[in-house]
Amino acid sequence: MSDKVRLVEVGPRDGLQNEPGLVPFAIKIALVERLADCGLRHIEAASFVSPKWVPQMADGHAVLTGIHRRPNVIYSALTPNLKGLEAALAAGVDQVAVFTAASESFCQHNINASIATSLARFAPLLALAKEQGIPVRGYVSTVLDCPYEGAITPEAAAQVASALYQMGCTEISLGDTLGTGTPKRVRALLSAVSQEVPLPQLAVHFHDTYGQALVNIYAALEQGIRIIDSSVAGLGGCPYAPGASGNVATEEVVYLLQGLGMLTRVNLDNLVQTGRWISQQLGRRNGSKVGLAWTK
Ligand SMILES: CC(C)(COP(=O)([O-])OP(=O)([O-])OC[C@H]1O[C@@H](n2cnc3c(N)ncnc32)[C@H](O)[C@@H]1OP(=O)([O-])[O-])[C@@H](O)C(=O)NCCC(=O)NCCSC(=O)C[C@@](C)(O)CC(=O)[O-]
Repeated sequence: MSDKVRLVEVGPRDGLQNEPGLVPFAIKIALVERLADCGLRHIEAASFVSPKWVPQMADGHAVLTGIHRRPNVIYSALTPNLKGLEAALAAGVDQVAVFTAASESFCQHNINASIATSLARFAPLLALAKEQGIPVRGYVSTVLDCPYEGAITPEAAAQVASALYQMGCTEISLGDTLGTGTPKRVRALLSAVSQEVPLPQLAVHFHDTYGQALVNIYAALEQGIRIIDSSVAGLGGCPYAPGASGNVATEEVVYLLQGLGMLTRVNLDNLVQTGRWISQQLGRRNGSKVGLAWTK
């Protein structure tokens, strides 16, 4: 099994979608460019969702078309339906992500649809993406706990992950949306899901609400996971998961992985400066412990 880990930087999307105010697109573009300068090779840069639902992401076209694109970076976006994919394609996206949930109630609150309806909406999207040669990532939210239903079984999460994989998603990201998970439950989840989706196609997406994200990532690494989602400065939260804090900070994940010899090419010093810069731009406390402690 490979020792190398692939990071998916979700700060410009998952991070900024939850800011109370509208972040100017020039700042979003600068953030994406700075993250690419740090050596990050997959950046989720935008979302093509309804602006009535998430006004913070209404400028996806301006962001994606404004970036000075690097050939070795994947710029991706969230697309809940065919309309979203068409808009993302018009903006020149490299990859898209569909998103559903392991819990019916969260799915309803997040995308106004049942899990089955969400999957049905993805079918024409996946067909068009295939025709256009665009890979589609599938997110499963609330794989451990739901804010409305409580604990979710590993089997329920595995069933939704399996459906997305069978439909043609090239990679499935498992979202601990509330950040309540602990390693024992993460192991049980991954054991169940990896029976349905091959491990190299699985990513983990931890929020750090209870301070468990890094230890959960370590447990996932031990189980063979090699794709990790993270967000610079720990930006984020989810508008439909009350109380959820940001994603695990990319600085923390890079520090851990470099310590383990599993990631080399990201410049941590640049990343720390980028995390400090965006925290200052947003007028919020830096959510990265590494970002606060770094003195080099
Ligand atoms: C899915 C919908 C659109 C259904 O929303 P709906 O209201 O049921 O949709 P609709 O089809 O009835 O359309 C309503 C209006 O939205 C428009 N519309 C419809 N689709 C689009 C589109 N793609 N782009 C722009 N506009 C769109 C559509 O044209 C129409 O406009 P109107 O006629 O009223 O003027 C809505 O619920 C939505 O946009 N939800 C997005 C919620 C969201 O972005 N949540 C955060 C991302 S998920 C997340 O953060 C979790 C994750 C991935 O990080 C993992 C984890 O941590 O768990």
